[in-house]
Amino acid sequence: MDTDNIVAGIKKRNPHQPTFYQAVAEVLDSIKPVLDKDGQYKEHKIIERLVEPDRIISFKVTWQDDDGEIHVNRGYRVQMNSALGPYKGGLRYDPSVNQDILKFLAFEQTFKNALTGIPLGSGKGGSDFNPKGKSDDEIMRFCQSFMSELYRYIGPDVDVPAGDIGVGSREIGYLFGAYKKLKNEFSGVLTGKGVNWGGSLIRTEATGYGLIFFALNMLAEQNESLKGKKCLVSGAGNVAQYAIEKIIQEGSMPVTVSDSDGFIYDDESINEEKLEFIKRLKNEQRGRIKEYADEFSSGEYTEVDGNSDSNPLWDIEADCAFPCATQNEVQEKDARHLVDHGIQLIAEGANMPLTPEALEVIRNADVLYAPGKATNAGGVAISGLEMTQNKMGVYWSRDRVSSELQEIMREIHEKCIEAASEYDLGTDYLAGANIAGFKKVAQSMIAQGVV
Ligand SMILES: NC(=O)C1=CN([C@@H]2O[C@H](COP(=O)(O)OP(=O)(O)OC[C@H]3O[C@@H](n4cnc5c(N)ncnc54)[C@H](OP(=O)(O)O)[C@@H]3O)[C@@H](O)[C@H]2O)C=CC1
Ligand SMILES: O=C(O)CCC(=O)C(=O)O
Repeated sequence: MDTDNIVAGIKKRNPHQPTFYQAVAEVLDSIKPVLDKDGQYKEHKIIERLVEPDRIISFKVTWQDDDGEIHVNRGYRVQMNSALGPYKGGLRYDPSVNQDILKFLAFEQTFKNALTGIPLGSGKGGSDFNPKGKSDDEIMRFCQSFMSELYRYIGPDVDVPAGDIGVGSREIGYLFGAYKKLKNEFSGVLTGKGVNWGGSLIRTEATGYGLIFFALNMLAEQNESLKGKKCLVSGAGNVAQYAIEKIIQEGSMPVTVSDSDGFIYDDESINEEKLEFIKRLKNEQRGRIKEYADEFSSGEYTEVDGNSDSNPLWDIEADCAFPCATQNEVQEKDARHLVDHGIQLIAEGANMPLTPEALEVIRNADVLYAPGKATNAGGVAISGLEMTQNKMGVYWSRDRVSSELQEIMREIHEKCIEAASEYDLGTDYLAGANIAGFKKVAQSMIAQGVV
């Protein structure tokens, strides 16, 4: 199958969406052997159908700040694919949000959700609203206005949003309250809810913990463990915090943490006490990561220029790297630094954190690498279990959800290995994840006819 022609067609039809093309090109490259071997996917126009969202909802969000000034933002929901279940995926609040970013994220979510083994379709949404520096009241008013439009298009059997960058438990609370009031309905319409009002235990921890469970499986495959290894982590939000927590629990050394202004290098390692400080700083005080260096003399702060072609965080010698901030945060130069320093494993907490050039450097080197759609799937998987608990009207114990998460991550790891080995690709986790996810969704689409 001529994938170059397909990408050219996508570009023509969707101008100015480079991040979306990047995500599509990466998947098409991986699944080429599947498309070449089995003509049914071409016959059923599966690629053309997969890259076209079922629908994109775009709406005005008007809100008032604490001084009474009126602001207008744009809200979106990309309902990508419903072959496997209701649309499912997070909401992002960040000034960079646009259709390009949300389509890339929703496209990735299609394959990720398929890998979880839970009946979940794919979607993503959000707004170009900047939550930084806003008061709780401003966040609440924004969330209420956002939901006053979104509520028409979502529902527990239709589309179940959750959090992502800039949308955490506070925002999910305000969004849920607004939906409940508008619909007069208490339902599992969102996940990541508080554990007293329909939330699942372990959902907060799930993405970061799941990432490290996946990495443990990768290392076990090589008869290795994480114990004593020096680990680079980027980000200081939900995914980074719980990746760091699990790394500490595994007896390993997380030595970095970052935000969009810069990073901390703590060569004595981040420990439980320091992590509690990070959680308070980021989740309650909503401060900047440089404050870590004022609190702990072992932490050295480096400011980072977001427009530079490299980030010195990735120029620190370590055994493992877990990028947990955002897309394209690891560039070609960074990848070369990691390889030159002998990095052994890179597992993605963020969605698509490597640029295509960085990915090529890593794939040509002797590095164990796995993509976010496999490694960060623990979050949406536990969201799926939150939906199940809501349907059943029950709460499962911490132990139960925790062991389900470990088992789901083990199974995703196995699916990647099995799919890669079916096409003689060894332990190519990128190919394995894309192939396994693709086949499941594509076969379901074929079974459901031309819809
Ligand atoms: N939450 C979840 O369950 C899941 C999240 N993910 C992915 O993980 C990543 C992190 O999400 P999450 O932890 O939830 O988000 P949070 O908003 O909790 O944290 C994001 C972190 O990344 C930093 N960051 C954001 N944008 C940039 C940037 N342009 N450059 C450098 N740093 C940046 C933020 O710093 P600052 O505060 O300065 O902006 C913050 O430290 C995203 O890619 C998300 O899509 C994937 C699966 C599930
Ligand atoms: O929990 C969810 O529904 C979504 C999580 C998410 O946004 C992601 O996996 O990228």
